[in-house]
Amino acid sequence: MDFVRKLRDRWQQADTLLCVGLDPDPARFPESLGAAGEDVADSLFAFCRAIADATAGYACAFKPQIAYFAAHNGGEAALQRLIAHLNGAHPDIPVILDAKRGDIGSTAAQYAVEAFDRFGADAVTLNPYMGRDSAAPFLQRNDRGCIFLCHTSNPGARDFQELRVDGEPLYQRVARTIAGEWNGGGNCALVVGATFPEELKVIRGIVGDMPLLIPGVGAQGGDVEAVVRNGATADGTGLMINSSRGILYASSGEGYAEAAADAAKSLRDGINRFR
Ligand SMILES: O=c1ccn([C@@H]2O[C@H](COP(=O)(O)O)[C@@H](O)[C@H]2O)c(=O)[nH]1
Repeated sequence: MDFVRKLRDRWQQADTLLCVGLDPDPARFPESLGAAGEDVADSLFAFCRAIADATAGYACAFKPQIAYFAAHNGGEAALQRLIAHLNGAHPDIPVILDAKRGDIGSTAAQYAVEAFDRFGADAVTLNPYMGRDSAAPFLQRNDRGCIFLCHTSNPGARDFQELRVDGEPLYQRVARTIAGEWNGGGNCALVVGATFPEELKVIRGIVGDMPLLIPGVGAQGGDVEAVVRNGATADGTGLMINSSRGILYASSGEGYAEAAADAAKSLRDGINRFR
């Protein structure tokens, strides 16, 4: 099933807009998993599997961030193993590979194979800065999602993304171009930081019911109520509200998976309160 269909089904069936971010940092693992060393790849897999299995009931998507795997020897194999587990154990929950790819077309074609065929992700995050030809190898995979950076969550988002281009801020031009010209396959989505709720409102007005991936609640300080009020579609969906550290490290003790489940449930309920 294609990414957007799978996501819409999950929103409806599980009644959740929460995306569980999988950013495993061995320095923050409980002692039983080992902090680092020879078995780090096994620890990455075991930690993320436990978190994902515990939080699945509250998740509309999982989002492993590739940097947290690729930083370690054997980490990419652990990521491949993790996504295979997610696809097998939780087939109704889309997996977003957060890799922020973008390059000339021939290289982008390899990145598309990496994300969709090697790793088996349903969707991948992409940087649109290099333009349409850099996105084409991803866009033509109609069954997979292309989630483009639009207005990111970090303070430096303002440096370029709010510069005016022909009278409108660049992030609005990005939203308008992707919604109007790149989304012929119906497989596009955008990244919009929870830390910029007013900009989120403007973007929602431009893109209609396009799915939006919203990082930045919890550790980065984004406000859940403002996100839901400004970003949800008329039917109360349209958002994948990501939390990574706030769920992964809810506890550093042996009960970390149960603590993660409690944190996920609490955030899912907090989101639903405003829908
Ligand atoms: O604008 C962006 C785009 C991506 N991210 C990623 O989301 C998570 C956020 O983690 P938290 O621990 O919930 O803050 C992380 O993987 C980032 O790389 C983002 O934060 N902002």
